[in-house]
Amino acid sequence: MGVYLLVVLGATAALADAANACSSWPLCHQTPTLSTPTLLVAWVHRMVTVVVGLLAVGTVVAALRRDGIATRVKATLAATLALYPVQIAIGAYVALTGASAPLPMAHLVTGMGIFAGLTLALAWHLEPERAPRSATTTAELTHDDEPVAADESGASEQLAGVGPLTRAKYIANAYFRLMKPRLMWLLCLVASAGMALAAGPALTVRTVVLTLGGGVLAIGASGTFNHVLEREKDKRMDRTSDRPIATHQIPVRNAVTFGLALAVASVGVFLQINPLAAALGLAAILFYSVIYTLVLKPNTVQNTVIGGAAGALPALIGSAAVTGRIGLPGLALAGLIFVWTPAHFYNLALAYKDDYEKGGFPMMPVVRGEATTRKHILLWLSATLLSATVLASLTDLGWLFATATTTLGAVFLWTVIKLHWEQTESAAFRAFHASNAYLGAVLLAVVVDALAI
Ligand code: HEM
Ligand SMILES: CC(C)=CCC/C(C)=C/CC/C(C)=C/COP(=O)(O)OP(=O)(O)O
Repeated sequence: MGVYLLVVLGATAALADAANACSSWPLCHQTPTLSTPTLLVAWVHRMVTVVVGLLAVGTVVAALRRDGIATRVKATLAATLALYPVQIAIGAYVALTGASAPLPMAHLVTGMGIFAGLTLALAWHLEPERAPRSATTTAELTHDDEPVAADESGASEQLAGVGPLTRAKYIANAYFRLMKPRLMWLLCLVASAGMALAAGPALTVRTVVLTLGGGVLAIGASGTFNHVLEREKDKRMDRTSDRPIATHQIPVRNAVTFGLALAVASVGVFLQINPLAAALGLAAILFYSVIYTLVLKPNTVQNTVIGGAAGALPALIGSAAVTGRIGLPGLALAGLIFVWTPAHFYNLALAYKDDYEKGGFPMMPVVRGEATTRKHILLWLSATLLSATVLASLTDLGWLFATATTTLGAVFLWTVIKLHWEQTESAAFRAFHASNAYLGAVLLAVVVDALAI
């Protein structure tokens, strides 16, 4: 995380053109103060370089001297450490000569390479960790916090003898659950970040309302079709066996009509913005409902990686809603969500491994095992953190974004390392919630940074 902080500080320094503010080396020509923020960023970047460099040397020396460390881990650490003086030399050259591209880009890429090397070595080192370090309790399988549903008899039996108002509320709640409301806040935040990056302070209330309204309807349609298409498998899994269609609370025909109505309404709302937003919204509904739910999820272990495109689409919708085209910031944001998705979902796949096996889904832990899944979570997390710096570098995001991605990134990384040590369901749930906290904080920082700073 020290190296990651350096990469983020470096990206911030580059965006703030700190090289001009501190063109002497190794120290700056004047002492930085809070009233010289650019000079301060350059100065802090250099001080952190020294501290992190010492930590990196200590880490590699400890690894090379310790028994039981795999050769590939030692080799990767040594090669990564060898890059460190090269990185310092490039940085010094840029600072002293004010060199323009491609050297600053080489400096950013080398920094990312050092981070990637360290996290790869970490993933390989943690992978063989067989016995859990602490026998913490295996967690509860937290079901959806949704009301206990009716049994096979469906709504009619359950509602026998209750008043019309209670009946209406019960059925309305069942339809609401079809829309997968618990996912909406983060998916809407993705679309909001896409809009904010594209428009900045010029963002209009109309665009926000129409985009989020259309998005909520699209997610509702997707969730409804997902419930319809998975109703038989939902019955076989503990986590989903209480869902409205699996328990016959809502007839399939009614759910299909509901989903179609939501889909039509969604496209109608998006068309009030522009055709591209409507096309992307329809594509998202079709991709998630058909490609992911019907084709990918039941058939391939890569269902989550490829399916991640579903969640990335709201970023493109937000960008397209503002500019009428898909811009580079929107694509970079979509890329961030894409690589974040496996680091998000694989934790649940671990926690619900037996459940998914019962459902017959080829999820990563079922097909490749838990250790491989944990390794993939760490590697996708590393890719997520690097994607966040790519996004910052392409969109001149500032200190708020830098703070969010480094602090919540550190928390997320720590929960994933604890998951390797503990190997329990509660550790998996903790990492899952950390994934949502990380993305939520980073997206909120993007919105605030783009609109208000
Ligand atoms: C292929 C992609 C994805 C898969 C397979 C996946 C899987 C899941 C599953 C199985 C749940 C638990 C749902 C439940 O038990 O009710 C869940 C919850 C959630 N997902 Fe994902 N997800 C994916 C992508 C996304 C994306 C792109 C986002 C948002 C950007 C997202 C945000 C959430 C949120 C906010 C929750 C609810 C967390 C909570 O209950 O506190 N997911 N996800
Ligand atoms: C704008 C728009 C329509 C975007 C679509 C994006 C979208 C709905 C992403 C959610 C992805 C998700 C939660 C998949 C879980 O489905 P699952 O079937 O694996 O989860 P389950 O097992 O809980 O049903």
